[in-house]
Amino acid sequence: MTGRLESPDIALTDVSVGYGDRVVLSGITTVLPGGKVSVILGGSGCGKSTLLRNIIGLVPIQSGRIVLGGRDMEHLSPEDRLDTRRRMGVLFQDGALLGSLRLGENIALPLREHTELTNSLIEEVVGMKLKLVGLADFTDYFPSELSGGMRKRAGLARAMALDPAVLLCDEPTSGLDPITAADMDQLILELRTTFDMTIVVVTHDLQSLTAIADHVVVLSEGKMLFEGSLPELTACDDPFIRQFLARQPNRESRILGENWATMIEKRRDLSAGRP
Ligand SMILES: Nc1ncnc2c1ncn2[C@@H]1O[C@H](COP(=O)(O)OP(=O)(O)OP(=O)(O)O)[C@@H](O)[C@H]1O
Repeated sequence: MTGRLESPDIALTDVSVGYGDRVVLSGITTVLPGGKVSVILGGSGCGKSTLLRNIIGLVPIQSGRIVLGGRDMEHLSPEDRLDTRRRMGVLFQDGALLGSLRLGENIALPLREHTELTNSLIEEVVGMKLKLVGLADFTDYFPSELSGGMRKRAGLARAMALDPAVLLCDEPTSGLDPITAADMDQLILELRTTFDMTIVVVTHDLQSLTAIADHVVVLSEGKMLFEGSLPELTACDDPFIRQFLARQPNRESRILGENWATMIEKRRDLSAGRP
């Protein structure tokens, strides 16, 4: 077995990812630090989920190297590949729960597939994982009987089933109301703090970014535009990053007849009761 997987760094060196001949991202070189939350940020369709799928190993990278805790993902023995895969928990955008199974059975699936635990132990672990995400009372519910936020938390419980060293989350707060989204952010931070996991979150939720990011990677136009800390991101003067963080549209409206930034400033004043 090569490389330890305790809070592993994920090192990407000159990585290109895409589909068939089509390159979606190229020249990605960064280290997603172990035991920290890295946020991958970028506009819709820039390749965030694609990069995540490549880090997980669901799709092979086109070129470059991904090294996780000292293990080169392209050159693993079948045994190490399976072991590495087991140590990565993934929260997919929609929670990816099986609709025909109750929540408890959904969480039990990876345990049945990858461990030799007895049924009673599996039940115990499932109970612990559901408690971790605040769903202890919902073991017998079907996914369709849960709200979107609950389904995301259930997806997180399933991602945590095998006590992963790495947790990868694809847009964990998308479609959630602000309070439920904050709950999810808090849960991610609690998991990092409690289990010292390496966490990678793909998002374009700016509030979530501020709440959880230790390390930020910004993707744009097929490249990595930025990597660094949150204060470094905030201080960055790249025009795309400034526009992204300020949430400004691409064009000025001729119909509204007012500059976007001025209009937003006025609306802020209005909502704050300023004349
Ligand atoms: N399975 C696939 N086969 C071929 N092309 C794909 C596939 N999945 C995604 N793409 C393409 O790859 C590009 C990047 O998509 P991706 O889903 O990674 O972007 P994203 O940044 O996660 O977008 P969003 O924020 O909207 O979810 C898009 O042009 C998309 O059409």
